[in-house]
Amino acid sequence: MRGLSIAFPAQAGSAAPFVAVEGVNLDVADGEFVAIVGPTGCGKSTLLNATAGLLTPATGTVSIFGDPLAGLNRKAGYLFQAEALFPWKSALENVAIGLEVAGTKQGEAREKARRWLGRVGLSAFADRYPHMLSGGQRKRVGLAQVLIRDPKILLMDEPFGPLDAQTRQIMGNLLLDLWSADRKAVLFVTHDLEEAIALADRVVIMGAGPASRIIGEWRVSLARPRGMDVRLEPAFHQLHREIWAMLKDEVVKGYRQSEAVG
Ligand SMILES: Nc1ncnc2c1ncn2[C@@H]1O[C@H](COP(=O)(O)OP(=O)(O)OP(=O)(O)O)[C@@H](O)[C@H]1O
Repeated sequence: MRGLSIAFPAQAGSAAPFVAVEGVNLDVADGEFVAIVGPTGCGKSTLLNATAGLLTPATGTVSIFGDPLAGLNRKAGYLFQAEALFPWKSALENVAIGLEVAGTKQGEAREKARRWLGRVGLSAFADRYPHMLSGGQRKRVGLAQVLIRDPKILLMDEPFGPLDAQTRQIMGNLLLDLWSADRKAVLFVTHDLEEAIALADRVVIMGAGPASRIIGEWRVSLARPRGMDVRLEPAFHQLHREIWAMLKDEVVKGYRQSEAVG
């Protein structure tokens, strides 16, 4: 992203467009895992949506492997907080559907989907419908549904947000296992600084909006593979303290902003 600004049309009571993010520069290397953290409403999802090609920049550019992005980003797979499973399809059918729509024969797509369900630990649940799975299991199906298409870039927006704290950690570790087997560039949006440090190579902090920008970034040099106990390491706590010293003021500003508008 180079000089990226995103504005939304003026709302009632305001003459000017609302500038959500302004002048954002961010490079993500091939195979790098970058987490974006910032206060509520600062524009994290907006940045991700611009990278997905769902929003057009007011100024600046998004380039994907060197080519300016025009239209939808077809190299990216997107995992949202909200679930995108079809309720009337089984876990297996949900994982296979993306390939089938793209033209893969049903038998081959389902064979691949079976392998992916195995990789996310759900071999025994292939025939279950989403309502017969736990929240964590549905997230696993969602991960397999995105990864089976082998996107070069993964865009993740609070993907484990609705899960309980322990399941979030387990899902984070599953994601790291899958990612380390086949490194993709990851942009992972979260408001949870611990989650960001535990997962990422680099943590990028956004300031409170409007016209939010990147105000800091830290390289996470904790060794990989990282297990659940990485959060207990002194180096983890040291980094958390450093980043939080900057983030906490922005979090307070962010809440004030959201109250002022709401
Ligand atoms: N379609 C839209 N029209 C107008 N304003 C919008 C639109 N989408 C987002 N915004 C505003 O842009 C700002 C950034 O929103 P965004 O959802 O990107 O923030 P966020 O950092 O992802 O927030 P959260 O952590 O609460 O999910 C907010 O002030 C939001 O109200």
